[in-house]
Amino acid sequence: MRKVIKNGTIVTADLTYKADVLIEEGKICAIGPDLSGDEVIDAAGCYIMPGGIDPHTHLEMPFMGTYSSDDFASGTKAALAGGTTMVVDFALPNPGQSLLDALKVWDNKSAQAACDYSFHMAITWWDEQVFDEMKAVTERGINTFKHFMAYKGSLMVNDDEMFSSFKRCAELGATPLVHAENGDLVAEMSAKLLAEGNTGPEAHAYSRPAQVEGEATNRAIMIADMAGAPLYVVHTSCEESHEAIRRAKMNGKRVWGEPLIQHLVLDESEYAHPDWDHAARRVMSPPFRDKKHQDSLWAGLASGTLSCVATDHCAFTTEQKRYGIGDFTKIPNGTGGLEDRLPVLWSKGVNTGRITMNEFVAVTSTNIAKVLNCYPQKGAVLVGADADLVVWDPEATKTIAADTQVSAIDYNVFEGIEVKGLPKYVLTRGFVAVDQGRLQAQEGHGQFVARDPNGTVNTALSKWKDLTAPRPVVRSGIPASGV
Ligand SMILES: NC(=O)NCCC(=O)O
Ligand SMILES: [Zn+2]
Ligand SMILES: [Zn+2]
Repeated sequence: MRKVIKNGTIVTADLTYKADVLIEEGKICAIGPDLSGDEVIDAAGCYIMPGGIDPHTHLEMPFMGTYSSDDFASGTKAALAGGTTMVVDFALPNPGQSLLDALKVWDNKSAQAACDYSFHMAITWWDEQVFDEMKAVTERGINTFKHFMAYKGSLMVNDDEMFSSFKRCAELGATPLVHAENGDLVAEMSAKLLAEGNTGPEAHAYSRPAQVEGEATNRAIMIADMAGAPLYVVHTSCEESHEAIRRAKMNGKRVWGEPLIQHLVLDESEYAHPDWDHAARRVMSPPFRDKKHQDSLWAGLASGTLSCVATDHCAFTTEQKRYGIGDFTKIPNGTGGLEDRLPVLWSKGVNTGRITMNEFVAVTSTNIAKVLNCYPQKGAVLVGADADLVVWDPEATKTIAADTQVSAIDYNVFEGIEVKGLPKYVLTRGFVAVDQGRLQAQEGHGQFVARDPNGTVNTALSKWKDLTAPRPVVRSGIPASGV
């Protein structure tokens, strides 16, 4: 059966034009005027855009003595409700655990997914087994490896481990990702704050100032450059980190930065709230910053020095957050946003003139599809692409409220924000998961998206690094290898 989306305006990362979209067997099979099909989706007054891709989620993540509360079923339904049609989650091996065993665990969890998904593999420890298994991981369609420079004593890796892993990424044509915060300094500052009686959620923010993020971002960039690998910096939250990324880009380094919708819109005043629960629900790493940092992130999106907007969706209930009463270091780190990323970014970005509609598509979908090497299967409105599409009604409004959300948790950090611009229809490989604003997602519909290594940027960078690698100077009469 062929579906046709009619009467709408297609908005891509670089074009805006009127055309119909014909869909067959989950793929876009024609784009043009006056197309007909067996089922018509009316997009009059709406924009037809590639579905959102959220490159940073933690669904059912084991973390800080508990598990994040949205699993692949509730999390991907929340994603679809907000116009996101693909999520990329992090497979997390325990220290000493085989990467391939961790992958099996994530394969099992993701069987419930309602939209397509992929994985990044986290490097949480290092030895020869990890080195070897990274190749097998890339053969399974995972070309991105995540490194936590924070969370000392659990997920954190040191510089020498990072350098080894980044070099391996370069060999395999894979891309390293970093959570860039100086974990040693955070641990020391946390202990000092606690000893001085700073036990509340606000101390979480005091323990992780912008300097720890800026320092770690710059360090990771330099290590990646020496290893010959590109670098993707997750949850870039401040000017210090953005500055390091911007400078690196201007110097020709292949680096991408990813602000979160939370950091763009919510600020540090949340941690001063008199209600402990309110403040603790907003504890995440890096913490929310001030308006100056927010302006920097918005400017990065408009100028292209920052590339993708994600959520880092890692949702803990109020009850889970209360593990940290009396000790802020025990508050599970993480916030939600999967359902709200697109409507909030549209409302605070496109409706205000901070970004264009085309930039909106670029930073929510197309750019990351290119970074992850799954473009144009994903992130595109092109013939042959997956029919992961959003029919976006720019006039539709709602007030964000936990009471009406799909996510499994009992609050929403965007509570009370009025959004204008919402998905009217959301298609995941041609299946209509949101119909006139009503969610009818199907658990288990989601499929794993395999992503090959050696994307164009990886290939270009290796070529350049090879060309500019140190070589012996040939001198007449002097043998290269001694006598
Ligand atoms: N961001 C956060 O606070 N929690 C999720 C884990 C991570 O990405 O650091
Ligand atoms: Zn992180
Ligand atoms: Zn994360």
